[in-house]
Amino acid sequence: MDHFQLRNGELYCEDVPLAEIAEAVETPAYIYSTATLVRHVEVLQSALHGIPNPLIAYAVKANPNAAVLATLAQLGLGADVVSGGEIQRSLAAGIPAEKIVFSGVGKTEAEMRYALEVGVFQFNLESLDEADTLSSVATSTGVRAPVAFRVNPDVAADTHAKITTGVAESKFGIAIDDAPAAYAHASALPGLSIQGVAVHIGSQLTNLAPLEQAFTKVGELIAKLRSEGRDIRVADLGGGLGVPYNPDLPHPPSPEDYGEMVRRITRDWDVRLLFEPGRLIVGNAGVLLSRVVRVKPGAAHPFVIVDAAMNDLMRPALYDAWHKIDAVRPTGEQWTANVVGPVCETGDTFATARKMDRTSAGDLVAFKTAGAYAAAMSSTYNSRPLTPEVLVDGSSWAIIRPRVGIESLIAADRIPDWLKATA
Ligand SMILES: Cc1ncc(COP(=O)(O)O)c(C=O)c1O
Ligand SMILES: N[C@@H](CCCC[NH3+])C(=O)O
Repeated sequence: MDHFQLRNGELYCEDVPLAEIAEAVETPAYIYSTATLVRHVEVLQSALHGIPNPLIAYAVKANPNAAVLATLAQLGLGADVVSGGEIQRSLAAGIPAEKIVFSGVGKTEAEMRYALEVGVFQFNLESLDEADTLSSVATSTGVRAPVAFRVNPDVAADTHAKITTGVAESKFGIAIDDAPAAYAHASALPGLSIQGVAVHIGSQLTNLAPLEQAFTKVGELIAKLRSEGRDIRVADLGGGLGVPYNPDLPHPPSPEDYGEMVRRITRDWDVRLLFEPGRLIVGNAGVLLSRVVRVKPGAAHPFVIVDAAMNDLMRPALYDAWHKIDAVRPTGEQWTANVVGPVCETGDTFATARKMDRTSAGDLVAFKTAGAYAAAMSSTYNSRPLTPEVLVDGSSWAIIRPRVGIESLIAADRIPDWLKATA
């Protein structure tokens, strides 16, 4: 069930007309649906039925908004984090430390110390150097760090190169063939307590085969590690399941199919399974609402210039990502247009030669499937304010992050005294 639907000729989020929010908050603005968040969690939980005590650690990077995190915390989700900041946000939103998994290739000593202090569930180590450093930080704090190694299974994930993480040449994890030696090394370190193994091969995966291949390799590794005396109790299968951005393309595999594959592959593993979904939970729970500033003639197609830009939603510029763009009050007339933002780069293009609802200056449009890696990746490029975020729940809505004006950014900058003197 899509909670962004046309009713009486205009687009609603749950029971709230998007135009009502645009009037009050102004555009651009991100709008999230609570009902969609809840539904996605329930769909995933039910797809994982039969798996004993799974830990679903939501990948905070996809959408770290405090209200989104609090909603997911109330549904019992944990967090997959990649920085001290994400640990702080998760705890503040009510996600207990024992449901937090700390991933990432560049954890600093300060971040390790903080994560040990709060008592996270697991550190996913990505190198021997990191294992050594974590061991000494833990020893100096008088604790043992619960760890897994993230292994790189060298599997092509069949997604955009910039979000593929499990091929041999990527920076992530340790080569799966080197894993037994890495575990032997870690087991001799006084500050570590080995508990698991982790894998994550990429994001927006639209095919289960590479995941199945990777999990099969992990299963073989678990058996080998156990035969060498390692205590493997947890297997972290990462995230990565894709969502449908373009309704005209084949849909990515359903959570049900994913769950079935996971049950089949992990049947004899005898571990606690951990999952790190990001996009699957939040992707379709959000839209970016924007207003057409003007329409300008173009050589091949008109340019629809909207008040959102690549700084607000950078996925099209960065990954050539496709987001559906719908008029909030469609007239029924379609045309082919280019949709661009006001930023001074040709890359500030959301769609080229797109067949879409015809719009004119002042009309509202919604960029669909903008709940994941959207507000999270926004910036103030071109001195544009940070876009506000709004959460809808039934017929109520609230601003969950206000527009961050450029004034506060100017105030945060400092002109050094020596420069002032010469000014
Ligand atoms: C280690 C790790 N876990 C989980 C995720 C979440 O991925 P997704 O949003 O595709 O589910 C990512 C991002 O690709 C990641 O790097
Ligand atoms: N930012 C990427 C996904 C990154 C996944 C992070 N591990 C996207 O929008 O598709």
